Amino acid sequence: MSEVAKPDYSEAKIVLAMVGLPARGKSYLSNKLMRYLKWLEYDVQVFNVGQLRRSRARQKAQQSGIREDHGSDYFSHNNVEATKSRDQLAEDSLEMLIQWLKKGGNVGIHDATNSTRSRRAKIEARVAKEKGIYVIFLESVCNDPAVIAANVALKVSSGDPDYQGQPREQAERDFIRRIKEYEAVYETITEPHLCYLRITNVGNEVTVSRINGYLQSRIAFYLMNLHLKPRSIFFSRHGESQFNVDGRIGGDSPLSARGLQYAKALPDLVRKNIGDAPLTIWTSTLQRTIQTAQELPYPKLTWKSLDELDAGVCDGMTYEEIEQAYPEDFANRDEDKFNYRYRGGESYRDVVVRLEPVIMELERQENILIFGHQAILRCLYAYFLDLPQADLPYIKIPLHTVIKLTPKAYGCDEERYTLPIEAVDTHRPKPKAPQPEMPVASTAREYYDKHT
Ligand SMILES: O=P(O)(O)OC[C@H]1O[C@@](CO)(OP(=O)(O)O)[C@@H](O)[C@@H]1O
Repeated sequence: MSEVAKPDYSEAKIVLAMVGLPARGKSYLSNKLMRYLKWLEYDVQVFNVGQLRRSRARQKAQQSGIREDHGSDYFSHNNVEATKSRDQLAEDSLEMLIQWLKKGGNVGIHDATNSTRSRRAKIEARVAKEKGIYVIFLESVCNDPAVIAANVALKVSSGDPDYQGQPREQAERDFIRRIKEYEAVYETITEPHLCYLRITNVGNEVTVSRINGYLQSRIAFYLMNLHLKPRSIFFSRHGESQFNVDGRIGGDSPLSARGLQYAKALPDLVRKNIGDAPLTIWTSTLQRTIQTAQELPYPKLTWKSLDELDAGVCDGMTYEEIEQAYPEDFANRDEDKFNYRYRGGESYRDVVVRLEPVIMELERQENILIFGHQAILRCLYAYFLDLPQADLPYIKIPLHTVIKLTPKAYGCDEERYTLPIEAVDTHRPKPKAPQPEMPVASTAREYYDKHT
């Protein structure tokens, strides 16, 4: 089988240290960046200091019955004991991150406020002791009161253990006091020698300083393409194609009669969903997606990168014909569908690589509707839903169904609209691994014990 080697990222060892006041979207950026890099197969982990603080407080309460109060006073820099404890937490979290990198990780995200020059100097000094590990700082500045208020509301209403069981108003007041405690000592990044990015009001302004290295630059470029404007992302496969009806893969066949019906029914569904809001439509260069979009009165863009996974020598064949002609390949594909590359064609891994620029442009868009293909939409869907690579080639993307994703602070809300127009099911589930032979009981006694 033409094995597709996983890229060798072993040299990439980065500490990405967040900087920012509470409620400035640090965790939002940390998780979004982690999702993007994991989709590109980097080994990424977020080390959130707040979570470490809460888990230690939980352990202490379970062991000693003492429940620490992490109200706003705990975050006051005049509270010497609490400051010492918080510094220790940050140090321990960074230590775990560095050990994780040394065991093979690529990007460890140190999700903390790191709000003073002295705290950042400690991080720098610690990382400097490790050969081949680099630190970049990502400061998130937000001066939009509406965004801050939304983040505060999210914090106190998201079931955060810091405020569990507290009346909402009381929790909000406390969290706002906590922010003020940090504002009292906050120092924005001005250290001339630091490698850092500063994002001001995500999507509006990015400052980049001393960012070099391949992965650091990719991280910077990704962050420069983000925005927070509310928008919907719609995915739909083309309408049923003639090849779908015949059970053939690839090709460039036209829509079937039912596929054309689907195309005709779309304007009504889209208008009901998007109203008069602007919408951009993207298709592949294959006629089944272009035909599906033809009734929709919106600006359209055709992407070669959105063309279906290239099945190489198997293009135009049915799965049965492939199994006949290339039995070994057919078995190999089922064994490792993400890495299997068709002879003269592509693997899902290849498709993820060619879709990266599409993802980058997608992040910049507002309302968008993509008419894609089964393999293509699986890859895009996996990015937004942070799905593991092994599941990706088996995600269900049925025909005649519009999938609506609405990005939220942590992930996406999803709705699916299946139109009542029949279509074939092109989904091939992962074949069940042959069940291991049940061990035969070696003695009558064993059999008796097992079956009574
Ligand atoms: O990876 P698998 O499950 O074979 O799915 C990809 C196949 O899905 C198909 C349909 O069988 O995509 P689509 O019709 O959406 O263009 C084929 O063209 C493509 O080869």
